[in-house]
Amino acid sequence: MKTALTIAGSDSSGGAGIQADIKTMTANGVYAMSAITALTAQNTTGVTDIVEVTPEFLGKQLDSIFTDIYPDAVKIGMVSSAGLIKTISEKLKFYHAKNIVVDPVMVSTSGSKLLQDDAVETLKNDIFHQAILLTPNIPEASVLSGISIINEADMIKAAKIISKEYGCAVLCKGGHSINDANDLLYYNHEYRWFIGDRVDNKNTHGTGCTLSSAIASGLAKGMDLQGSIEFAKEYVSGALWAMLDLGKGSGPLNHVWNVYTDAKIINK
Ligand SMILES: Nc1ncnc2c1ncn2[C@@H]1O[C@H](COP(=O)(O)OP(=O)(O)OP(=O)(O)O)[C@@H](O)[C@H]1O
Ligand SMILES: Cc1ncc(COP(=O)(O)O)c(N)n1
Repeated sequence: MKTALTIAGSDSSGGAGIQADIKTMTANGVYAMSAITALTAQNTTGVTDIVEVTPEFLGKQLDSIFTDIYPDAVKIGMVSSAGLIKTISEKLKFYHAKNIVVDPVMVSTSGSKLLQDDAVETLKNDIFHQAILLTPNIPEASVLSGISIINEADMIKAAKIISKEYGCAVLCKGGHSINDANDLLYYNHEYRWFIGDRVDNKNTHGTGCTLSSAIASGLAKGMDLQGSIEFAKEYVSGALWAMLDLGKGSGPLNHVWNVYTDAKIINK
């Protein structure tokens, strides 16, 4: 069985973060492991508190994982402070981690800040150059590129700036667009659109976490980058089409839509 590791924050409501990642990897046949950066007290309406682990404890989790069950791919999600980012950077280098997908989580759908301002530079300098792929959403791509993004041409421009700066592929996700859900991949002076029909579903908590961990699952199974993105996009679309409706706010996706027949409530 292929293996994948998520380094991210815990979402007590189970829709995003570590929980979304483990569900996604498991539903796609990959053995999932986790190194938890922080606990969030969170539900579909918002985040009420965050408790970080210490960099030392995060380092011990990573040592335990890499010295025993080596991950075929690594997904990095919420890492809120510079000390934790530095620990991840050192450990990933030390263990020669491969297939690293970074979702530069900055703000939750519900509006809470999940990355401290002074940690953005550390994330850029210490992590991005180790990644095979960065998956910013439109607001994150705007912060990372320094340009405002209002149309598809801007998405290409921003992804190109980020890709050139950090020498890795960049997938600018279009979930924050209004009319469609088209994601833009830029790498090696080339770009490609991954076209997605917009699903009319208000429950989109954890779409970004789910997409990046599905991409990591694809890479772990030996798919190439573009094949992994195609597969991940189909998986997220299916999980939105399944129309799970839980909680009072923006609810979670149905991560097992592709596994259980009785979970396939597809309204397509
Ligand atoms: N309503 C939708 N219909 C279809 N696809 C969607 C929809 N919303 C988001 N997506 C897709 O989900 C993936 C995540 O995109 P999005 O831009 O929402 O990321 P994000 O903002 O990081 O997510 P998160 O809500 O977890 O923070 C992308 O592939 C995007 O195209
Ligand atoms: C622990 C954790 N990680 C990531 C997100 C982002 O997901 P979303 O933007 O859907 O709230 C989150 N809310 N919580």
